[in-house]
Amino acid sequence: MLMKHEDFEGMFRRVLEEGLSGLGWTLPESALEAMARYARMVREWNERINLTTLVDPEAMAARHFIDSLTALMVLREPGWPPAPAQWPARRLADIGSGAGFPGLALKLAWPALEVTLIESVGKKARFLEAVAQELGLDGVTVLARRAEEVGQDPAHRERYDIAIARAVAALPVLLEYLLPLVRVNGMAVAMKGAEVEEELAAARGALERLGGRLRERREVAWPPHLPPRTLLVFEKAAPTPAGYPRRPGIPEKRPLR
Ligand SMILES: C[S@@+](CC[C@H](N)C(=O)[O-])C[C@H]1O[C@@H](n2cnc3c(N)ncnc32)[C@H](O)[C@@H]1O
Repeated sequence: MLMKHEDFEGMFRRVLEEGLSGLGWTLPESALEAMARYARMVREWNERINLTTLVDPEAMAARHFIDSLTALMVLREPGWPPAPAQWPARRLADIGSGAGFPGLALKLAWPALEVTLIESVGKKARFLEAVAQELGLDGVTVLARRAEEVGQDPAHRERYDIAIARAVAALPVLLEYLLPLVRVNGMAVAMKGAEVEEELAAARGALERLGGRLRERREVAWPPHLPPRTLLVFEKAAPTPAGYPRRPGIPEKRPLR
């Protein structure tokens, strides 16, 4: 049984606002309202299609929205004001977007962001389109395709300032999805757990082959009741060779070493 709208919205808003103040981000009321409507849609659609295991309002606010918004810490460029609503346009690709995290949450906080959500499961992609339509969002493109195909499509290859992903694949595989989409000097962000040493060591060969370089690892310990996470930020130092990404399924089957 779903709880009443008022209860859901009240709890969701409380955790969302606490989480944002801890991060130091101020969002306009319209963005908070849009996030609550979006969270409600996740909960409703989740009755029919499998979007997420987290549907209670506190978990949704903390683990989906606040966690997604922690990426703003590494996306903010020098000289930009503290309010993401005032940041200039950038092009961002979110790979394996699922129910839209982090891509759609970032879009709601940073309206000038142009977002491409890449999600190979058709039903999830239809959900993402429905959210963009319901909230009247401009600058959101949904691709129901595999990252490996999109990375070889000239309309998308090396066209993004930022490529980002959360909970999609091990780092060597993920870098083969992310880096081909990023322009030279752009950045790839992998949202990972606390233990990244082994993954980073395993990804050394992939980074070299794909033209990437580790720029920053930012530990995230907010909200305090969640396990710590790490934002791994890579810069694209050189163009990615034409053969990458390899055919769908190959990066996962034979990760670069
Ligand atoms: C565990 S979910 C994570 C969803 C979301 N990023 C989040 O953190 O809540 C992984 C998603 O990535 C998608 N996915 C996995 N590999 C993909 C690929 N190669 N291309 C596009 N989507 C992919 C899956 O369909 C799934 O929806």
